[in-house]
Amino acid sequence: MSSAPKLFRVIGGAQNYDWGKLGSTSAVARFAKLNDPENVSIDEEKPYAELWMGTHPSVPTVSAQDRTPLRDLVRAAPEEMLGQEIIDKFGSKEGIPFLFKVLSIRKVLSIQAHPDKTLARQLHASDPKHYPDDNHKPEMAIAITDFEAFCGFRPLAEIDALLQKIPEFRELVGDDVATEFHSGVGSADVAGKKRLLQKVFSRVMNSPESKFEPLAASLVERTKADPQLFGETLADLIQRLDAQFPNDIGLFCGCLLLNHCILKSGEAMFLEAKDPHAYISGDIMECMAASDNVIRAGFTPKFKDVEVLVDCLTYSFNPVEEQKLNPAPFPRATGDAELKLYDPPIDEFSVLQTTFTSAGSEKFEGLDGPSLLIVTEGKGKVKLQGSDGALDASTGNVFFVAPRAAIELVSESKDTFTSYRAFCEA
Ligand SMILES: NNC(=O)[C@@H](O)[C@H](O)[C@H](O)COP(=O)(O)O
Ligand SMILES: [Zn+2]
Repeated sequence: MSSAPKLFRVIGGAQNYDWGKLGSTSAVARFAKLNDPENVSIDEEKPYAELWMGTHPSVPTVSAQDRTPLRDLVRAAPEEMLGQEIIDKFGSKEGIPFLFKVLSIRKVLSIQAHPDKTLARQLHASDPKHYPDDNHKPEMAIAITDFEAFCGFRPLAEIDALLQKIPEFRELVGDDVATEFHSGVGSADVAGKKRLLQKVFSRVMNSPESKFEPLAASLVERTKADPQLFGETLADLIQRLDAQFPNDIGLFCGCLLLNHCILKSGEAMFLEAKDPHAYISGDIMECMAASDNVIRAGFTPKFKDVEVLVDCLTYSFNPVEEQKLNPAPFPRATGDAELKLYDPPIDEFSVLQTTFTSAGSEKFEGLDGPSLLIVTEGKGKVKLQGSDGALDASTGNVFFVAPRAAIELVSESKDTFTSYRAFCEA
């Protein structure tokens, strides 16, 4: 006899990091208010950066009915809430393997990477204050609005060209390393090229403020005096981020070393553990393995762990286009909606976008694991197939769906009704 409900509304928790959009300009604030109107009031001066949905203890998601933490509901009925296959595969009887978020970004996030499982265990054991769990944190971003980010190292020929033509960059890296990098860029030895890239990155990241701050100021002036040297987009990006973090090391390790990736709404990118990145602007859905381990090194007032970051990165280098993740069809549903499955090459999560452009319905087969669904646009209903009780499903509403629960989404919008559903299957 199942004690746990198979479909119910939940309330996520917000993180007010400084880089979030302010007040109701933030999708995080709007969704949080719409989903919990009696308890959420929006402070228009306050940044609302992230809306967390999951069972990570740092920000509990609770049931809308009586505000019981979702983690407690899972712990009380793990097989109904997770499914035995998920319990066997991930080894937990209280945690959903993924963490699902909405991010609404006003200022650039930190230049960061996330550890793999081995490094996460070491960091959590040695520094639990800065590394709150022992899990890896591969992640995927799906653009809700147009979105820009730094994502992975630029192709080496691009970095070499910038080293050759931008004096401040060459001075920060040093003639010796810049020359060695230039002579090695064309080699077929990938491991050797990664070592050269690490040398360049290490010189940048280990330079003292007394050295990089004046060089950063001179770099910004050069983008104004000679924008063609950088190209319009890069010159503008450096000036824009300098206005947010004046003379920051991120102007070198982000703007000059990392790919500047622009995603149109609906496009996505996947970040392996130990890939350097930083989100710059826009609203996104983000899904990740259930972790909050962030190794930071630039564009942030938070704790920076430069030595760990320089030491742990994979130093892979790919063109921007290779960083994007293309959606696939989702065959396990029938109805009137457009379905896009974002399915990265890791076990913890996939995300399904369901979009109606008018009234209609979509029936989904049950999934072999837990899922969390959020409505980001429009108005509709969600119900268990074959049941009478339909729940309001409008912008901001979030739902937990138990394994094998076959649901139906009904659009009541005469135009767009969009939802994102993060799920994990064994
Ligand atoms: N790439 N995105 C993420 O990893 C998010 O899930 C993290 O929560 C944010 O990066 C945290 O950024 P700050 O540490 O505040 O700079
Ligand atoms: Zn990240």
